[in-house]
Amino acid sequence: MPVQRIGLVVHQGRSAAVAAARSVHAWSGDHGISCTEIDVWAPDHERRSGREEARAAGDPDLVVTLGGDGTFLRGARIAVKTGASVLGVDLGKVGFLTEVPVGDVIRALDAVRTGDALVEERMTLTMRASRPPEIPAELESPLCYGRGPALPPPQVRPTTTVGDGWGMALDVNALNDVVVEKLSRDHQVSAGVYIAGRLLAAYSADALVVATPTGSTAYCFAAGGPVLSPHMDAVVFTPIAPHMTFNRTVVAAPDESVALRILPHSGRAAVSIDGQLRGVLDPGDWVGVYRAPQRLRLIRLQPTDFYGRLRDRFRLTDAPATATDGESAPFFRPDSPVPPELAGLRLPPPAAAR
Ligand SMILES: NC(=O)c1ccc[n+]([C@@H]2O[C@H](COP(=O)([O-])OP(=O)(O)OC[C@H]3O[C@@H](n4cnc5c(N)ncnc54)[C@H](O)[C@@H]3O)[C@@H](O)[C@H]2O)c1
Ligand SMILES: Nc1ncnc2c1ncn2[C@@H]1O[C@H](COP(=O)(O)OP(=O)(O)OP(=O)(O)O)[C@@H](O)[C@H]1O
Repeated sequence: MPVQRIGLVVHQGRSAAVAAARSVHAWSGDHGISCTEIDVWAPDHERRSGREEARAAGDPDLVVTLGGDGTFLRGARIAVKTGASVLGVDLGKVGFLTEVPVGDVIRALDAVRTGDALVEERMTLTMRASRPPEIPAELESPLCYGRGPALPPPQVRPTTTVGDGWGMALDVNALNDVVVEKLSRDHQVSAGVYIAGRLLAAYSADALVVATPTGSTAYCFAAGGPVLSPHMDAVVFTPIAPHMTFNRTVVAAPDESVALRILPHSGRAAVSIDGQLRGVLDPGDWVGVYRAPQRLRLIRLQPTDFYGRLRDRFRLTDAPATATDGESAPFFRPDSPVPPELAGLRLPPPAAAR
């Protein structure tokens, strides 16, 4: 994969990330590759849409993130707009999305340059809304407290036709989730939830989450939702603290939309995309969330071991009663050739290659 321009997203609050950024700049200089810092999180820095950010950095073909999952999501927002790949360097607390330990950053850049890295694609979500989202000025600082300045609201796609009843197509891509949550502590969000255009139920809840399989291990997971393999496509709906008996997650097919219409007596609701506040909804407003045509390209040094990562990063513990059985042996991967009827399965590498 040829790399000509790198966009670098750095968690400036972490000294190891700042030091790693110096190494990436030096490596880029050594190879005649431009390297520009993007999505700089400083109070006086102009916050741009993902597309504007990519353009200002000369449309990078590789985005390198140095931080945790939040920093990775900031890079993903920009990369998905130009089809750039993202290399996530793990300098965070959980690091579920980031792939490469900081000690391997130069090896990973070399692998990308020589074409030895793998690219894995992930589904993203996009949305339509009844009107262009806005963040009222008086709400921006309390809502963004501790998270840096807000991003601009999503732009309306230029191809949108107005007044045909299909709402405004927004230029957004969520790798994790779109969250509609109550704005004031004491007033829940009430919304009609429609899946594939049919009313599922009217909810009154703290928040309503529409997630990708990648996002199933984020907010949805904290709300008791299922874990979905990131290799699949699906649209996952999870209510947060719904005041009703039906509180289950619904996993919809990838060609089914999830729409939320804010009911007349609801409190106002904030819309966040991958954890970033992007708009405020009033009663009567609606958003429809569905699979985006754009997919995010992730750089991998080897095929993702998603379930190993789940066990490792979430510190899954085995049942106490199994402790006397010792460490479970690896399954389904002797060194001998794969039987033909298993050839279509995703398998771990042979023991000798691990
Ligand atoms: N109660 C919750 O767990 C909760 C509440 C609000 C938002 N979130 C999630 O936070 C995400 C934004 O992440 P952030 O780091 O900017 O904010 P954050 O720092 O509040 O992150 C919340 C936690 O989720 C982890 N995380 C993020 N994406 C993940 C994923 N796909 N799989 C597993 N873990 C993941 C992060 O490492 C962090 O520990 C949102 O997309 C939303 O899903 C979670
Ligand atoms: N570029 C930055 N400059 C300064 N502070 C930052 C920057 N990025 C993040 N922070 C600070 O770090 C906090 C955590 O940010 P965020 O959750 O996005 O980090 P992260 O990359 O997910 O890493 P972690 O896994 O440690 O949470 C923010 O609330 C903010 O205070």
